[in-house]
Amino acid sequence: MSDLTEANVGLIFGTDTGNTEEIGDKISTALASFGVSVEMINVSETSPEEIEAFDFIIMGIPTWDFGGIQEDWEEFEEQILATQLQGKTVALYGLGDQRGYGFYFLDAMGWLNERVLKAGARVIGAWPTEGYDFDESLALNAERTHFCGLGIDEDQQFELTDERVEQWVAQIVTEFAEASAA
Ligand SMILES: Cc1cc2nc3c(=O)[nH]c(=O)nc-3n(C[C@H](O)[C@H](O)[C@H](O)COP(=O)(O)O)c2cc1C
Repeated sequence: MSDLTEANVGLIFGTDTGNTEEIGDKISTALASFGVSVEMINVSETSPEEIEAFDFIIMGIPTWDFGGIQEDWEEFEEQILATQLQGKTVALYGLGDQRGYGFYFLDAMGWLNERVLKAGARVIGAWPTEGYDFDESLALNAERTHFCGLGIDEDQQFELTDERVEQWVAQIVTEFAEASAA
């Protein structure tokens, strides 16, 4: 499976106020322009078996309440750890507010990254921190140059969202092909 157009692609999201679903729609639309169709599923309505049936899985999560995990994802923690993700490629996106919660920016995406790695996934789609202004984040790599997935801030930088989504989707299409060829 080297080409996303032939892959079974799922997008699993959790949301409290709808933003993460809306960004999931934008990601799906952008992927459609590459000929990739995506099945979008709310995490509150899925299971490990359903996730395991996908070749490529995109997961979206917002951070709530000072570094807290969106509640449907938090309830799904045991299941995500029990999902057989060996040989699967995963890409993450997170929503947060870098000014309102600058010491906890996108923390929940970092939480999810740790768990999908534990479940055996290969994670692609790391995204540069350039252009964001925050103090701390659990979604950073050791060098603090990249987030573990796409960071979206609908509260402070909504005007950058469409461009970020477009660039990131092009990036994950390429990285999926590279990861599959490796
Ligand atoms: C009470 C409250 C707490 C929040 N806590 C955080 C936080 O700790 N870190 C962060 O990056 N964003 C935080 N946010 C911002 C949300 O993640 C952001 O608004 C996101 O777009 C919500 O996504 P959703 O509509 O999918 O639930 C918080 C927002 C509110 C209103």
